[in-house]
Amino acid sequence: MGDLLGVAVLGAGHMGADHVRRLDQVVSGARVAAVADPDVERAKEATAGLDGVTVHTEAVAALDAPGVAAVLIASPGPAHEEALLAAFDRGLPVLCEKPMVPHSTGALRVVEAEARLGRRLAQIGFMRRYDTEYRRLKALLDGGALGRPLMLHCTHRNVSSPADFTSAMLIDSSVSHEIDAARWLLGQELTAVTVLRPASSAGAPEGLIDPQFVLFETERGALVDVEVFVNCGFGYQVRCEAVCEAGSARIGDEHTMVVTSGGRATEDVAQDYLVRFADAYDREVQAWVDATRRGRVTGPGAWDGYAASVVAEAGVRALETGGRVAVELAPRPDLYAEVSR
Ligand SMILES: NC(=O)c1ccc[n+]([C@@H]2O[C@H](COP(=O)([O-])OP(=O)(O)OC[C@H]3O[C@@H](n4cnc5c(N)ncnc54)[C@H](O)[C@@H]3O)[C@@H](O)[C@H]2O)c1
Ligand SMILES: O[C@H]1[C@H](O)[C@@H](O)[C@H](O)[C@@H](O)[C@H]1O
Repeated sequence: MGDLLGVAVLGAGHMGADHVRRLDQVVSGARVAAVADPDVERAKEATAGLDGVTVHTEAVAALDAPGVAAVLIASPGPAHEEALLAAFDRGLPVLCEKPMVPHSTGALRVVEAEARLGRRLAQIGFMRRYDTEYRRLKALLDGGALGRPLMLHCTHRNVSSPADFTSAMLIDSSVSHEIDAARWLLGQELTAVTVLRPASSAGAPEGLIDPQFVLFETERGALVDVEVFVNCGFGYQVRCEAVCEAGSARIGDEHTMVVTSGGRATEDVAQDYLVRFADAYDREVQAWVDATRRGRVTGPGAWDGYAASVVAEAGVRALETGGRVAVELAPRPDLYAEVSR
């Protein structure tokens, strides 16, 4: 056990429990050293059968537990800032689920704290950067064969949303993935947001504005549109089509077995992110463990988490006001001069 990276997992809900399983059974070079959740039963359930793990109700106690050398934050977004700052205080490398911090002022405090340390410690859980299809699209766009990208058309559908999901969370939780993916795929910052509201679905909980149509402008004149629909009822569907000057490329069409019988062709549609992005999560956490063991931080970082929070906040204001809202980023600290694109 000694040379394995001991990880404290904060939050043992859907994602946290899945990351505990991944660290224990899928990823090499790491072990779960501690798990914290105020709901202690969840922490116990997630760690059942694991050796050498301590269970805590306080996140900070898990950071100080024996054998902890790194932290995976999978608590709800509003708890992330405190956990990130506590990890920084202890010099612990962190993989933090998205959104890094849902509010831009808190996200900036995280960036500033890391900049004061003078070295990167945080990777943010934008796992689409590790998805095979997204990586192929990125390589194609970077290779230049299709020419300059003009537009991204994105679809983000969930079967249903958690009970506490708000209209703002369609943007700052769900669309945060498209915000990061667009910045990464295009290598450009997003500069303005407009949000349109189609009639809400009868399948959406009372009062939830669902679906929404979000339109981003970029610094070099591209447009990114996102249909986000988190109670569609019929499948977990994430698609992206890049339209460029010399061609287009589309990812995210269903790619499972197609069965043709009785004059009909049918295929299964993933029902949630744990299925659609299973490989991406595995590669993301393995890359984090490998880099951490080499004393490095790779992948999307705190600046990317901050930029996503600022853009999402502008999006929420656009949703509330019905207008076009400009994105204003703080000056980028030198630590992030090399953009992780
Ligand atoms: N990358 C992805 O595709 C993806 C998918 C789902 C969720 N997420 C993110 O993962 C995070 C967790 O989401 P979830 O769906 O697992 O939520 P969840 O509600 O299923 O689980 C959250 C857990 O955190 C616990 N918790 C609450 N406050 C805590 C604290 N201060 N410290 C430690 N634990 C605390 C809760 O008791 C709960 O068990 C969120 O940031 C969410 O946006 C990411
Ligand atoms: O927290 C989840 C997660 O980020 C999923 O990847 C996304 O599809 C959902 O919309 C969101 O609620």
